[in-house]
Amino acid sequence: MSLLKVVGLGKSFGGVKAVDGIDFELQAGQLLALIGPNGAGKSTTFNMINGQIRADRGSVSLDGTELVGLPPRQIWRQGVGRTFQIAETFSSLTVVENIQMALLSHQKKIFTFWSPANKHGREQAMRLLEQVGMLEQADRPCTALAYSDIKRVELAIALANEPRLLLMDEPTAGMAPKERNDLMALTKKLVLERNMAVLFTEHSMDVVFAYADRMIVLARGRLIAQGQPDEIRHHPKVQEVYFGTGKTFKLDKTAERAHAG
Ligand SMILES: Nc1ncnc2c1ncn2[C@@H]1O[C@H](COP(=O)(O)OP(=O)(O)OP(=O)(O)O)[C@@H](O)[C@H]1O
Repeated sequence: MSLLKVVGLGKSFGGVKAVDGIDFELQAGQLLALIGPNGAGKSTTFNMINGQIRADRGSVSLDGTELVGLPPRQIWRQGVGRTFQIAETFSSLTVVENIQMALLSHQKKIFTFWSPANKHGREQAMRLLEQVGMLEQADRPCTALAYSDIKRVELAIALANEPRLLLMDEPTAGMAPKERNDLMALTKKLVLERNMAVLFTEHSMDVVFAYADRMIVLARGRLIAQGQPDEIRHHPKVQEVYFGTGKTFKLDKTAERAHAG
């Protein structure tokens, strides 16, 4: 059975059908890329899956549990995580303190009286940092980190909730090609190790073609194609929507090599 099953999902804003009855599934252990031009309905889809926006119609089920109608917090408790940028308020904390906060939240502990000196969950937090390659920077403030390292911390924060499904909005935006590949290779490794699933949006086609197991393509709220990257790359409807006729997707050789290696 698929981990995530989306059937007939739709949402309109006024007269605009932002998402117009889409169907797709995602298996555990896989990365599914959601692509489409601006305004295609990607954010609305994400927001319906994690409950920030209530769907007008259709169903989203996670391992058989219906999510439509549940409040975001409950959907999160069901194991649907999302990577968010580290909030300003937490950027002065150290790397490991940020993870400790996330673990407290997952364990439903109240952190009103939590202080940075608190040792709660430090060992568990360190294990998560090891998994994302940030152990050596555990005691640095987040403000002192390189951008690509912040992305790793954000990933560890999302993992603290032990998600079965992780939603990632443009995980590699603003990163150099090598860093992009490192982050996606890490994500892929974690997906396999934890048998979780990732649904991600991404503007970099290099990343998508190199790391997605499957892809779905939206245009004006409709799902116009789905399949493996090779099928999508040559799909006439997709090429037309993206580039008009006559152009094709080009694969960045660095990404291809990184993936192959
Ligand atoms: N809160 C809203 N109120 C009104 N219209 C909205 C709202 N949110 C989205 N829309 C409209 O729904 C459509 C889909 O928007 P959405 O943000 O989901 O697309 P997207 O694929 O994420 O775009 P982008 O790549 O630009 O972020 C667009 O036409 C958008 O203008």
